[in-house]
Amino acid sequence: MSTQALLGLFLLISLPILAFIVLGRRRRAQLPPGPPRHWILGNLLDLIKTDDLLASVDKWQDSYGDIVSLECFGVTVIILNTLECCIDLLERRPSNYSHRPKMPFVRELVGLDKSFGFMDHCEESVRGRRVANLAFKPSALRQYSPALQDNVVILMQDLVNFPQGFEGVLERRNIQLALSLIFGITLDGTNQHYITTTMDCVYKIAGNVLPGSRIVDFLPFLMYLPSWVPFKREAKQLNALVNDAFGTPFEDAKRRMADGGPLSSFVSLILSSEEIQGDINTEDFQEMMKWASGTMFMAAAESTTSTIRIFFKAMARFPQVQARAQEELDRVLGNRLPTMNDRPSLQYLNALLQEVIRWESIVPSGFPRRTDADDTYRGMFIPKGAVILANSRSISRHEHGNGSPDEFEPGRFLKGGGARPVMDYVFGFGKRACPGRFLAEASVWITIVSVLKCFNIVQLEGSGKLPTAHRSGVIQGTTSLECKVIPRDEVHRAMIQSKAAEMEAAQFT
Ligand code: HEM
Repeated sequence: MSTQALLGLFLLISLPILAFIVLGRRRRAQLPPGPPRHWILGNLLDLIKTDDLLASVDKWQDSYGDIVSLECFGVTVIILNTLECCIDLLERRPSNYSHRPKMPFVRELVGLDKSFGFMDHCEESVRGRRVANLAFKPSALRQYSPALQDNVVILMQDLVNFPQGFEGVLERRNIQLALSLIFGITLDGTNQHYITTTMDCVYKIAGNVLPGSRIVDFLPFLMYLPSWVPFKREAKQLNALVNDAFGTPFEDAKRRMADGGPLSSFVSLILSSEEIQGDINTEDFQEMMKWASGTMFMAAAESTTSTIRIFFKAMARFPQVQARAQEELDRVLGNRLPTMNDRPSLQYLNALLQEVIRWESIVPSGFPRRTDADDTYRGMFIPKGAVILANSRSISRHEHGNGSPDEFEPGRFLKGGGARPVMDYVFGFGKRACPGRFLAEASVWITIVSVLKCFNIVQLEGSGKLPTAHRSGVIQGTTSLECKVIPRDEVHRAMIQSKAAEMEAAQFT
């Protein structure tokens, strides 16, 4: 081979490699700053420490600022730490920032790409959101008020009767509420399995959504490994659980409707809605409804329970806040239980709800998004396919923390302030913002005002000195509450009993 041919061959091979290295370096130099990357693993080791992720995210924000980037096997993860960045990108550039990450583990192997919460922004996900909004927009919520109020009376009756097991009581009542609002199903001796299946499913899904939870999310070709590989076996089991947890209650709801059951649930409302034209009985529509109702149910069951648990924890630690809230309740309500109509008259309680939502965010890093095309923002490069996390925890600490973010202080919301209300960012942004927001607000509100009216929440002796255990994953929460719940006095205990008796009598008239 001549020298010229050899030189030609050398250039042919080396130029693309050189271009790849140079462009890769330049691209990396233009990415938002972030922690140092290992030359092969990138930030894999940072990302898989999901238990410490919150602490790490705080450190990265201090060191690198409003936007932080990490990389792993060619996938870029961008963390947006301020409200301004989230609004600029997630709301003002919706066509590029409204997709969900590819997440091959949960979307393809487990099969959650049938759930509109996991789909990209497309006709099918918009269809799911449309039915959800139809049933849970603010003007539709009034119809659920009686169910929300009745549910909290039974919760309080259970708290009086089973004070020791109050954490289990909370979980059970919230699942019951979600089951009845979404499917019109009441828990009885025959269907207790809904409780275990639902929570098992929610926790397993939540633990597999953040980047770093599964290597296959960075290296999608691993999906094609044989079925005996452990993560594929796990995905198969989770797929069976998901099909059961999303599908069974929908079939149950339809059976109950056919038998003349109550017609006030999400499923019955949509299946009998005049606004949904024509195709209700098609297989395609039924399949869409099965997944849409399952999605709303799963999201509702865990999120409200976690939020109410935060409320209990805060009340036990901050008895002065509890006393002030009870003073307002007694002054405004006298000797009666609250109803949804009392919302406008209970200013301090409304502030307390906002503080519960701000103090400990249950979705601290948002639900991940994905970019659809290369983009630039503040001179930095955001590549196509980047996974985007909205650091809602940091935003609520900085926007409304007023220098004391760890204090539970509802009074901060009586003064106003913050670029936008806390409720307008904790539930996400733009086209993918939470469709259950108004239901969540109403349900948590009636629970906290009713419980505070009738009970004292008291910290167990010797507790509260150590940081409480946390569940990691996309939905986070305190795993042990270390408090007890005691009726305030005989008058309040009697109020609960007489309301419960009234409800029972109404069932038979
Ligand atoms: C305090 C309780 C709740 C909080 C803090 C919360 C928060 C969130 C957040 C941050 C997102 C991601 C939004 C985004 O990508 O920008 C979300 C999505 C979602 N939430 Fe909630 N949520 C709560 C309760 C609920 C309830 C009660 C339901 C159902 C009744 C629900 C249903 C959903 C669904 C279906 C999505 C996915 C929406 C989509 O992908 O288009 N959530 N929620």
